[in-house]
Amino acid sequence: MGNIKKLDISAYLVIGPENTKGRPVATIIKEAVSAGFTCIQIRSKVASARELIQLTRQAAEVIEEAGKSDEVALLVNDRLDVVLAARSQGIKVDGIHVGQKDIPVKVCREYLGEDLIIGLSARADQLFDYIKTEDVSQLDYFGVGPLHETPTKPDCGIGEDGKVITRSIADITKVAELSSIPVVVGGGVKLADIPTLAKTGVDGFFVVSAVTEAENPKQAATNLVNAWNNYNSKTKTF
Ligand SMILES: Cc1ncc(COP(=O)(O)OP(=O)(O)O)c(N)n1
Ligand SMILES: Cc1ncsc1CCOP(=O)(O)O
Ligand SMILES: [Mg+2]
Repeated sequence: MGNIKKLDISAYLVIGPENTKGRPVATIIKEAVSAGFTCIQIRSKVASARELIQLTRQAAEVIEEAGKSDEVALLVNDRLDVVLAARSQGIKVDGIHVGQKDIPVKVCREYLGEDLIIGLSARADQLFDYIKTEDVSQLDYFGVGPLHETPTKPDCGIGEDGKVITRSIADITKVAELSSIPVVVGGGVKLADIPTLAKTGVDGFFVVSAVTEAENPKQAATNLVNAWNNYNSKTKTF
């Protein structure tokens, strides 16, 4: 797992410059980490490779300043090239999150080696069969969603018929039971969802707007982490 002692995806922030209402990405990451967020993903569909490397550098710096480099994982969305470039510049980035249409997991693993983290978005359709049968040997966790339709990613959960499939709490509970690797759930997740989500047996929640668009991101992050910790009844170990 590289420098990360144990991957913790219980409170997972996904963030890019298009999500922050003009506020610096690094400031919001700093606030989320100090509130207890355990995993950070740099995700931007508009930033250039150089900008993504710079955002990753700043994120690694604020995690280090908080003294949490060996416990808070820093991942990059989609961009294997950015992960490799950042690492070659000495930036402490811990892995990548890819989806079904991105660079295949096998290729990511070849380039990143055994120790880095690779997360994969689960297929939207035939989710249960997929979770049961997919080869997870190269994977560290599944991202599953959306819990609700979300303007942050309107195409999240689109099935082959073009319709968005949202996930019920019963679906999520079943995914937690079926999966042999950790599961993190996101897509429209807000504070009010956390008590129910925390009891499903999944390993965590991921959010963008609940923190990045909040008037007070630090308070919003604190409330989410506290709610998760108060209601999480998970005892499953991997
Ligand atoms: C933790 C987590 N889960 C799912 C996603 C979605 O990834 P993907 O399906 O590749 O979509 P984009 O984020 O690339 O638009 C994620 N980013 N993080
Ligand atoms: C990146 C991503 N992947 C699946 S849904 C999503 C966006 C979630 O954003 P929000 O938490 O604002 O609904
Ligand atoms: Mg992707």
